[in-house]
Amino acid sequence: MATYSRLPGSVALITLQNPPVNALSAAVRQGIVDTVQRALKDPKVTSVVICGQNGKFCGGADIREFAGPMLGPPLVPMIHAIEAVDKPVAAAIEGVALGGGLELALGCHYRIAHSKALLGLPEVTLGLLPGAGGSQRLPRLIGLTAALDLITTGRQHDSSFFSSLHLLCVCSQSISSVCVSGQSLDSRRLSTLPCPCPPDVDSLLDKTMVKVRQRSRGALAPVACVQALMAAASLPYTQGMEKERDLLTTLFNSGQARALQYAFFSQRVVGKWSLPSGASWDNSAARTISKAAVIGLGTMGRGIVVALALTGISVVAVETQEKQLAEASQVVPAMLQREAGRRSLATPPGVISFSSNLQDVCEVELVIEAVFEDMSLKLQVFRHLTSVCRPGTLLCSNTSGLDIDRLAAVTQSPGLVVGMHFFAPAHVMKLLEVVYGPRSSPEAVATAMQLGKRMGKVSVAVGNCPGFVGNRMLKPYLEQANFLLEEGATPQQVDEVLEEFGFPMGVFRMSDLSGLDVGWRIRKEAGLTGPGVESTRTRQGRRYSPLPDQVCEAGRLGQKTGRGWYQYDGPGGRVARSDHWVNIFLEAYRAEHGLVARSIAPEEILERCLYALINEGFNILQDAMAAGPEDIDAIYVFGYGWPRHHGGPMFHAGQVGLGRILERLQHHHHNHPDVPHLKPSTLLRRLVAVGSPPVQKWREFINKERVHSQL
Ligand SMILES: C[C@H](O)[C@H](C)C(=O)SCCNC(=O)CCNC(=O)[C@H](O)C(C)(C)COP(=O)([O-])OP(=O)([O-])OC[C@H]1O[C@@H](n2cnc3c(N)ncnc32)[C@H](O)[C@@H]1OP(=O)([O-])[O-]
Repeated sequence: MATYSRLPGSVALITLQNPPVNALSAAVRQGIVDTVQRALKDPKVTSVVICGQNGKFCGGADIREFAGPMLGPPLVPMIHAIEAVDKPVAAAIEGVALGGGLELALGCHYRIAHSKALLGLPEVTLGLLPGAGGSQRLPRLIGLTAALDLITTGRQHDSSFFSSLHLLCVCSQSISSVCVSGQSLDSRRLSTLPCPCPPDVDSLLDKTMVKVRQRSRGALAPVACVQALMAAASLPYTQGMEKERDLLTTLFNSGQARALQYAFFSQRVVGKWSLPSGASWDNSAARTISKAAVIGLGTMGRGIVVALALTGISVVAVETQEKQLAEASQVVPAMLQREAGRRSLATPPGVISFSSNLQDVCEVELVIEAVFEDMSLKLQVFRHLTSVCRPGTLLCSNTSGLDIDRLAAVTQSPGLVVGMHFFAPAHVMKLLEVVYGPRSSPEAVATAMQLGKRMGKVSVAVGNCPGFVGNRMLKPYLEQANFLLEEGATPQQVDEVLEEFGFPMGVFRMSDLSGLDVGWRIRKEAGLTGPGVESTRTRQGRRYSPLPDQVCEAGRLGQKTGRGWYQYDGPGGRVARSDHWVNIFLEAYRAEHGLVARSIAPEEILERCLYALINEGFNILQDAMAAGPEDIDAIYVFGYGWPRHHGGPMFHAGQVGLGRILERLQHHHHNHPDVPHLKPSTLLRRLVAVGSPPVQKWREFINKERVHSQL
């Protein structure tokens, strides 16, 4: 809704009220229409100020209304009416003015903003474009070039940035009253202004379109944003608005917009975590950490130290190898300074102290172990930590898939042990898997989840199973890719199909980047390969491809050695080029095992990789290792490069159709009966049997099934 009040003098104040972000719901829009009318009719009112309740102007259109019919007064005519009034209207912006909120402000004649306000047109991140005149008014105010960057990226900036573009005036104290000058309003009505364009406008638009298409990897909205701005540059305002409306209508009904809006909400759903034990975000007290330690200063440990310090936490960084310690004590401060410079930090970074002595962690409140991925070494560290640290200290491991419960078992307080699985680079990647074992206390989980959020991460609570959630699903995905090579595909073919789908990197390029020895070590630890293991294509009762093992045995570990599935310009090279050696190697391998290469269609490549991954996601939900599909989807969007405009693996399964997924898995499992990962999950079957409910209903269905199965 919107309230109406009078400020001293002849100023009417309209306050948007729709907590928490004053989104422009139907009730708010109706409130604006009514209160603007009231101000116009009041002869004592000579100017109007619009502000938002609770120090937030407006977070945009109410995304929750997108799923249903549009009720209440539409935004476009409402903003036009405000712009047309003959009394000056000012937007007084605090907190945020985003999307439709900024478009509302652009319809006002004046804009004044608090210095810390955040503004932008992020619609493109929701699969849309500024659909309330923003694509036509913004370029008329700040020029086409600046508008192109802001609208195609959805980037948000503080008010000083927009002040430099003459979009608003900035004030530092709270905006309690705003007075506006008595100048003519004609020049303040943005829709009546021409759109300032550079002399080479056509070339600018063409280059932007090429860049946007390359960067967006199949996303529709960025392209539509450029098209809307092309209209602003070349058409009168009214026709430009028609173009904006048509483009928005197309986007609104696209699966990509639904996927992106689902991703927006699922990122927030995961913060409302719950465990099978009944512990949850709203009944578990988190401890605020001010002093932490990181054990092990390899690549991951260094990133974790920086991520912690950026929150203002002081960190004891411990490394027993002198050379590694010396290198880290040089590199980490520089990483911190660079990262702190990139962000406008709310608090100064925490102090980092370096040490080779584990005794120096005796005063900290939380320790994150980040030593080499070897269980015996980790157990040794945890045994040492539990004897050195104060009682009540949380002991966390950055392991990417080893058994958290085994680590907890060697400590005096197993309830204070959780996994904090970061993703490289740890100070940049947004995903954090917080792994709870059956003995992990609600406080330990709550503290780790909150610490992740303080580090700017998307924390997802996951159960303690091999590979947790992300890497457990990655296993069948990688396995299918290797089987496809055995059957006739090349690494390039598989990667091209996955990159066409929208992944930034196909599976083989990604393996070369992360290092082929990472998976090799895990397979050795699992007894699947290594000295003394028979080199057959069936191991532990299932089909197994020794291809990646043999590539490693040839010394080809990926970018780090300059050779892997591709070749690079030397060790550390980044540009992947196909390598004739791989083709010869595959041909020899197939000949050795009597395999006849066949041409494999892109559809089969995509289905076998994605559906095997999705199927494991259903098994994870069935095993209660993730609380809902949103948790899995957030993990894959924020940690594994799943294209956000496809929502996440589980959302995508719903879009493809669960019946279709089931049928294709049955087909591929029939053709490959020795691949258990292709056997359709029982949960998938059950969901299809009850009519394939939408992904938003799966959590409720799973919980009901679990209750019934326990009765
Ligand atoms: C016509 C026009 O052209 C087009 C078509 C549009 O306008 S499309 C819409 C364009 N606007 C956006 O893209 C802005 C999206 N929101 C944000 O970026 C952030 O929310 C925030 C504003 C910077 C605040 O961040 P926060 O960290 O302080 O809190 P939060 O946890 O994120 O959010 C707190 C709670 O508010 C909910 N929420 C936030 N923005 C919302 C919105 N626009 N509509 C509905 N709910 C919203 C959110 O789901 C969460 O709910 P719950 O979990 O508590 O139940």
